[in-house]
Amino acid sequence: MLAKTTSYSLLNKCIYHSSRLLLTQQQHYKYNKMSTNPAVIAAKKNFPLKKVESAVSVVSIHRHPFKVTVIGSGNWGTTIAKVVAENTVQHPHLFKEQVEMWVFDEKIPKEDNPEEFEMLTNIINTRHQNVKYLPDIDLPHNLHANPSLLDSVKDADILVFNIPHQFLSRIVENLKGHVKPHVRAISCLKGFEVGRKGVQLLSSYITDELGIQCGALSGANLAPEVAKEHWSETTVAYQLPKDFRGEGYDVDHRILKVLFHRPYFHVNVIDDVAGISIAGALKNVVALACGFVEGLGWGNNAAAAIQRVGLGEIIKFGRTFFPECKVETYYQESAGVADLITTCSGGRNVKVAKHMAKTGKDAFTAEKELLNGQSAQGVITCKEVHEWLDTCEMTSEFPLFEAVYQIVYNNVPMKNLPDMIEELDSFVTEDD
Ligand SMILES: NC(=O)c1ccc[n+]([C@@H]2O[C@H](COP(=O)([O-])OP(=O)(O)OC[C@H]3O[C@@H](n4cnc5c(N)ncnc54)[C@H](O)[C@@H]3O)[C@@H](O)[C@H]2O)c1
Ligand SMILES: O=P(O)(O)OC[C@H](O)CO
Repeated sequence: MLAKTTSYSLLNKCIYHSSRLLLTQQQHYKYNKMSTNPAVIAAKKNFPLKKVESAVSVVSIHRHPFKVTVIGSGNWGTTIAKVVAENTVQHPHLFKEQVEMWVFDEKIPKEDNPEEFEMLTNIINTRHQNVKYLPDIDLPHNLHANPSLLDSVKDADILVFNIPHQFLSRIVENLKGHVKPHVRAISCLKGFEVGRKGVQLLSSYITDELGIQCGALSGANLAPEVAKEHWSETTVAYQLPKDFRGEGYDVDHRILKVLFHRPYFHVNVIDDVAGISIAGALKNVVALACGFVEGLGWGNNAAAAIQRVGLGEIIKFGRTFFPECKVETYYQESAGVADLITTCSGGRNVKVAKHMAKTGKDAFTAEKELLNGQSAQGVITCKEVHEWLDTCEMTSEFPLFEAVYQIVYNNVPMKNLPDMIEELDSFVTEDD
């Protein structure tokens, strides 16, 4: 068959330069034979057909179901893999049914004999439950747990990143050179990358390091509630890449909606990747502060005050360092204020901070004691934010973020929080 083995430089130019000039196998065949279309005649003249050895083959742009891989299998990783696997079964014309889920594999003590162990991947693939990170939730049988990162991504068209963000750089490093060139990605992580390029969105980091287009998914989504199929909303943000290959051939907003939307998980797809990522990362820092005041027994008014100040700093951080983000995202989208509210009500960051307040233990001990291997991302994010603001000499402009950092890393007493974030009126002086 023509398509399997042959490719042409003109066709490649078409793929790269025009999302509208996509040729099906049949059109391509006709093109080679003869065409009366003036655009094709002109194109033939400018780009004479020339056989090339290795290039994007016709097969690769032919409409085919997308293969999806979820990278990560924690509390949220497994929940999102469940959502995605339920949708791939229902939409076989769009997605390959089997979803790979990369698992950072570990030994789990057997219930009947804790001296013996079983691998987590084996348990997921046979009992269809992630007993460690998402217990008591049945997973679809088309979700395949894979302990090999490279094997899990080898055929993927869509990568869904979903790991605690402190592990991202190592995973991305391992993936280099092992993903298909036109793979598209969505990051469900909440956090930043602070490094030689300054403060970066995790989706931008993935794009820069792997050379692939990456959007984000973020919302008011406590994983255990979504896993139990209690109704919630989320926001997906994605921008079409320059080399977009056309509707039906590439990932776009419609494909992402079908991939993530469930009757119990309502998805809104927008463009504002920066807005939803900033809100998702920074609400974890605010949640720590909320946990401190709750743990001190100060009640709802204090928690509301923290959230008010926190929202202001989130928006200011976005406007200062990511001017492309839209203010309305913070109040119109699930990824904005709704996520702040849910996290501060029942998230892991607030639990860890309350435990710190009640027991006097440090954040890392509290995390270990409460979360059974899960991560409270605010503990790392507040440090990253501090480092970045310090570099910019702007810590005093974000007093709540800075206070959280000082409490977590420098043992500043939590009861000082109100003083640390107080905005003194201009007519109140030190002497008063
Ligand atoms: N859990 C939630 O309710 C929730 C909801 C929305 C977004 N998020 C975000 O999603 C991201 C992933 O969170 P999660 O809840 O799935 O993870 P988690 O907190 O459950 O973390 C546990 C996962 O980390 C893995 N892990 C441990 N050590 C590792 C290592 N060295 N290398 C790679 N992986 C390792 C474990 O195998 C496990 O899969 C986070 O950024 C989080 O903020 C979480
Ligand atoms: O449990 P947390 O604090 O990590 O928050 C989970 C989600 O981000 C809430 O949307």
